[in-house]
Amino acid sequence: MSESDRRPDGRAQSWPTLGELGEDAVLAEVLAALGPQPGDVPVAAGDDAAVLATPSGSVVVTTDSMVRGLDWRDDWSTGDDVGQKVVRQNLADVAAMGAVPTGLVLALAADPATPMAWVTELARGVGRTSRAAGAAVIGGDLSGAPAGTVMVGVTAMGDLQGRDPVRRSGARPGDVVAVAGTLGRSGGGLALYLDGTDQGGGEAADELREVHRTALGAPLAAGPVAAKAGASAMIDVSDGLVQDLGRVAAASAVAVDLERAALTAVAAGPLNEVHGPERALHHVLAGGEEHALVATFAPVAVPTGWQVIGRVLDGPPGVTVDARAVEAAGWDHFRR
Ligand SMILES: Nc1ncnc2c1ncn2[C@@H]1O[C@H](COP(=O)(O)OP(=O)(O)OP(=O)(O)O)[C@@H](O)[C@H]1O
Ligand SMILES: Cc1ncc(C[n+]2csc(CCOP(=O)(O)O)c2C)c(N)n1
Ligand SMILES: [Mg+2]
Repeated sequence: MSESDRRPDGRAQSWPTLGELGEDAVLAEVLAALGPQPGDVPVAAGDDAAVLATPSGSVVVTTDSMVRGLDWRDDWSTGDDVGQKVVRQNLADVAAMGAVPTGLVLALAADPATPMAWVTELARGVGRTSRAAGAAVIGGDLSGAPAGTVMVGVTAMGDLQGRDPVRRSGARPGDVVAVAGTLGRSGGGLALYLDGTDQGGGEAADELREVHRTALGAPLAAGPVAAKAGASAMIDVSDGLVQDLGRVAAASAVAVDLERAALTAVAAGPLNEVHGPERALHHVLAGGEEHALVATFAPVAVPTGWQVIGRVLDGPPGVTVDARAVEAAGWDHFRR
């Protein structure tokens, strides 16, 4: 990079911007960066709306958006990181119903001063991550936004392959609670960023920060596996294990008791290494954005790849650890 490519503050030059290119050129660049799309798509991006096949006759639909400054920071995350994360957080909701992802649409509202390079990276992250999951990006929307604002919204679709959906309301006393994927790593990574530990701390810290930036490791294939095994209820962990399991408990009118020893085993590895056992357990219980899957099963039906962490009991809806109340407030977008 030559000196003329640098701004006075020393950061890489950020042109051309979306405003300099104009909407049609931005769209052409986004479509190129998304890359080839998998799956059965009768009408792909480019017309007024897309047409997506519905292999088993019903469509699972979910939407989730990310806002700059609240869901990511440009000094922590690249456009590619945001693209990966917004896809995984949407496909985790599809997986949490027991469905396989089929397609998604991508909405971007951005300040015209946003560098095209950031949006190209975003589209690359979206295209690569959804392609790896077998979902086609079939369309989207481009919009301007006030100075400083960037919002990325995804709506994802999935197919149940003829199975019943796995609801939050199906947990029954006598079931066990099991998790697929890791817990607490995203929260542990966010804690490092918030402490100003943006770099360093070795491989374990790098791993936590990467999980936070990208939701790498969201166990998308485990959703259909759980559904096939007869899971009675399922949710993805977006706001925190205790908070999200509380939603299952409320919807199912049951109590959930988690085993501290099992949660300690879940906290093993980089999370424990970086934060120590006590903070690690806190991140397992309260950390959001991991997009692990948590499901309830008859004790004999827990499939491979799922770790038992507790049980479902008859009782007032709520979540306890070793039969004790826990202080593990998760994320709330509006209450701070
Ligand atoms: N603005 C809204 N209008 C209608 N329904 C909504 C709205 N916001 C959320 N919902 C519905 O409320 C339910 C819970 O949504 P919520 O976003 O808390 O959980 P989620 O879909 O699992 O997402 P995440 O995994 O990101 O937490 C979902 O069924 C969702 O579709
Ligand atoms: C800059 C910055 N500050 C804080 C956070 C933490 N955060 C944002 S949304 C969320 C919960 C899931 O949301 P949703 O339910 O919408 O998927 C969490 C834990 C972040 N990612 N970036
Ligand atoms: Mg969810």
